[in-house]
Amino acid sequence: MEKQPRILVSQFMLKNRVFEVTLNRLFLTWKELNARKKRVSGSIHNTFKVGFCLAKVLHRTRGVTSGSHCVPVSEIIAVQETEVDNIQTKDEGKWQKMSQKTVETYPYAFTVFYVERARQHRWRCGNVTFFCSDGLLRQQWVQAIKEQLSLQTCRPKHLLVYINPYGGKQQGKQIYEQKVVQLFTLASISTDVIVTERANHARDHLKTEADLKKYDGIVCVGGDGMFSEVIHGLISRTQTDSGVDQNCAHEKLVQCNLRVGIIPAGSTDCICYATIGINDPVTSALHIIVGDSQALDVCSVHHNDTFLKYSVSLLGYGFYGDILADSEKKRWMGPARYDFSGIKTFLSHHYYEGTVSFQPATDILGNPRDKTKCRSGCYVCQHNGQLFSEEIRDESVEGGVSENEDEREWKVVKGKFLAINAASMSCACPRSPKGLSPAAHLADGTTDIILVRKCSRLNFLRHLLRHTSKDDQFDLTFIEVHRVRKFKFTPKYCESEDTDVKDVRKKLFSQICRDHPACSCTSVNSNWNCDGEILDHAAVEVGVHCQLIKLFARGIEEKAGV
Ligand SMILES: CCCCCCCCCCCCC/C=C/[C@@H](O)[C@H](COP(=O)(O)O)NC(=O)CCCCC
Ligand SMILES: Nc1ncnc2c1ncn2[C@@H]1O[C@H](COP(=O)(O)OP(=O)(O)O)[C@@H](O)[C@H]1O
Ligand SMILES: [Ca+2]
Repeated sequence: MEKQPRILVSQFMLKNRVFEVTLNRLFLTWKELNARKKRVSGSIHNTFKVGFCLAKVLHRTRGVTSGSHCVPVSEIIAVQETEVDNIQTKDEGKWQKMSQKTVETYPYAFTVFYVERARQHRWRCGNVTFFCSDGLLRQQWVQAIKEQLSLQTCRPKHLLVYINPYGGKQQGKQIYEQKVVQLFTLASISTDVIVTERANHARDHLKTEADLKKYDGIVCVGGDGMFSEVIHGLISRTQTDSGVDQNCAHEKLVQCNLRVGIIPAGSTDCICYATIGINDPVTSALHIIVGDSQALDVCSVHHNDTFLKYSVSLLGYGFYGDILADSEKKRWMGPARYDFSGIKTFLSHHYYEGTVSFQPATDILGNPRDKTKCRSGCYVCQHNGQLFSEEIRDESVEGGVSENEDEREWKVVKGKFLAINAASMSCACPRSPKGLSPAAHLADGTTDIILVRKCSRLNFLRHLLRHTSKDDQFDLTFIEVHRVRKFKFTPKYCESEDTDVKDVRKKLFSQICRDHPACSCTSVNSNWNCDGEILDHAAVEVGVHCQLIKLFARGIEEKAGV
């Protein structure tokens, strides 16, 4: 028989004062009662009212003081019975021991752990302990809250965790052990943990070995490079299991069911920052625990019908490719390597010649110059995602690429570029909280191509500085930005079959010196920076796969909290 839904209303002691505590399917609330009503009792109501915010109602009720709290059940982390002896409670910032009399009168207690919002999108694990005189009442409450938690079916119970011990400041293991383990234990999440022993360990394990049916999600502790490894393993595994050939650039990829969580411990942490609003391990762990889900677009990158890589954040040629290539030699510097190589690359001021062709995404909501930012529950992502899946359905009826797609106009831009960036999300990070493309969307099926044409150092600096201020970094004559679903890049100095970038360098050395007489230039082509990994080819074909993967995140929340 189905359990009767109900509201639980009881009075409990909290910080030596009496509170009325209410639990329904949506909220746990507690409000301080005034002196007249101080009598601790309990009652269970068999009625159930859905969808109203108790916090608002409580403020209008007689006998309520300002001390009123409301926590959504979806943000309760755990409930535990608490030993009353020696317990200390925090009141107005001071720790207070319960008086002996109170302990004797109210010997039963339970503690509820829940998500508390702090500054700048940070989440913390808050807790509240309620005291009462009746052991049965406590038991009823603990059971009722546990029952409500068991109804939160989106929450993971068993996770596969990969830790990169060498990412960022090499703190991955410590961060996981000191900040995450106790939260997962509190939330009754069990884990299988693998500390990686080499680059691509996690990718290969996911691709071929891991028994994915055992898990409700994957967690990676590291930076964007580590996340990239994990999604490569997961996407490849999903395609192999479904018989999809990743080498075919036009093949529709199969969506991955397992969500991935990122505990930030890297150098840039852009994916974490742009999907949660902060790179903070505790905040990320809490988003995993409450079972958040955020779909993410993935770009596939091909060279001559051979699959190279996937990208979810930045695909950058020129400036960001050169920074990455230089910084790889300075890994020992930790995250500071990017600042060092950034300055060096800026001063070298290389430009690269080539042709960018793209199909502008014209039938969608939003454009890269609008002021709409992608936020939790984004309407643009929902709308465009829907549009995309309808188009895919049409294609399957026709049995191939839809006519619409073929008919779409290709635009061609030829020139000398300091940078060619494709941002599939804002790429917000601590260095640039608004990111490379502030209006880009996490899950709209598009990427924003930013073309920075050859310009003076001063103008390029103006463009870069605007990433850190309110000024529009695209409002400059040498910048173009386009929202696209597909694009191609062909370097002027073409790579022939089986030739990699290094060979091209050698072959064209004389050309290089003519083009850059004043510098110690060594390369005619740049490298693509693909989420922090260097690609082997300069000529690429890129397509966006709408909402291919899911993260344990919810997008950046509109209000940053207190
Ligand atoms: C004079 C002030 C200039 C400020 C300009 C700041 C613009 C910064 C935008 C950075 C976008 C970063 C996009 C994400 C890239 C990562 O995938 C990649 C690898 O990260 P990780 O694995 O954590 O190491 N990071 C980079 O490529 C570093 C870019 C550094 C830019 C200075
Ligand atoms: N055990 C390991 N030893 C060396 N490299 C590793 C190991 N595990 C993962 N990696 C690689 O380290 C690179 C950087 O990792 P990441 O966690 O993104 O740190 P960072 O943000 O500092 O670049 C990734 O490309 C990943 O493949
Ligand atoms: Ca996107």
